[in-house]
Amino acid sequence: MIETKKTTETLLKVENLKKYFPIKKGIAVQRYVGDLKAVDGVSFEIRRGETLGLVGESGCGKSTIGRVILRLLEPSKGKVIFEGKVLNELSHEEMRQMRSQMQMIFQDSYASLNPRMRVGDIIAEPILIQGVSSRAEREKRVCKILDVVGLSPYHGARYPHEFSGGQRQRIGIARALALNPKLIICDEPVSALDLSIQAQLINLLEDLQKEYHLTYLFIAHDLSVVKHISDRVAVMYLGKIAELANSEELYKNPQHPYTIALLSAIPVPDPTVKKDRIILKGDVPSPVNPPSGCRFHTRCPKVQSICKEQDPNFRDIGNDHFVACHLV
Ligand SMILES: Nc1ncnc2c1ncn2[C@@H]1O[C@H](COP(=O)(O)OP(=O)(O)OP(=O)(O)O)[C@@H](O)[C@H]1O
Repeated sequence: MIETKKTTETLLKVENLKKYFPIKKGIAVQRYVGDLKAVDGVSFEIRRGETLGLVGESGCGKSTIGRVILRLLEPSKGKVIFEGKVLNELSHEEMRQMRSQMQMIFQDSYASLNPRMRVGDIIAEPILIQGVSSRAEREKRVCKILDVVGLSPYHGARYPHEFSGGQRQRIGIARALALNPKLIICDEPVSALDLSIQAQLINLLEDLQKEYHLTYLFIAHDLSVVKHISDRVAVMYLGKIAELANSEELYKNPQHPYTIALLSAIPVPDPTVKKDRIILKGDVPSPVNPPSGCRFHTRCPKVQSICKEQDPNFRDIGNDHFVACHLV
């Protein structure tokens, strides 16, 4: 097995990305009444060979970022740059070729696997689209990929409903791997699984990363899931990134009150260690009318008057650590 070199070279860059969904009302005639600001000015980079964890509560815009990166959705503003190419400027054909280098694994792999196709054909489909016309060659590649993800060649003849949740995720990973991608967007790939199966899949993703020089954007709800796998972690709140840092730095030295609250919710295995959980007041506000100033101010335990008025800059506080908070 070849060790992946985590480099400082940028593979993917997202610049001031915004994705607004127009809201329309009316039965006969639909009228535009405003925008749902799902992603509202997000910038980050993913370095070749690393795993960037993207964490935040449900609805904060994580999956939308993943879909905009793959151009399954067009951004309202901003750029996605992959290996120096601005994806939003590529033609349909150029984007089709580029897509083989960027794949996605979903939380609900069952919904993304065609129930009427055999697993071998599901994995062979992208290989065929890529232009491998020899059936024997495709079968050889399918067997190899099944083996790589911990399944057996005979699994190729079965249908998705014959597999457990964890095995279906392996099929989803196999299909993503079929095109030799450089970047895989893992959209909550383990959230629906038991803890022991989660650990197995995370270990598999790590092994595959080393073997195939993969780069991951790993999306998850909570910080405990991404802790083990991520080199760096970005914490999102209501369409924006609140904090981004190396994993170790973020877990040991969190700066944003939102990150601190999320970390306080992670249970500690040692019963002698007392940890006070910070319960955030209220619900996440609507992304249709986000709060003025810092979006987190309505729930922040440390709120000051400036927080209600000014949107904090996302700034570098040193040591590759970025925070959007007036109080840091
Ligand atoms: N196609 C769409 N049309 C309208 N609104 C959308 C669409 N897709 C997502 N949204 C809205 O955008 C916001 C962000 O959704 P998104 O799925 O990106 O969040 P998320 O952080 O991935 O949440 P979850 O963890 O629950 O998947 C939500 O308010 C969601 O309802």
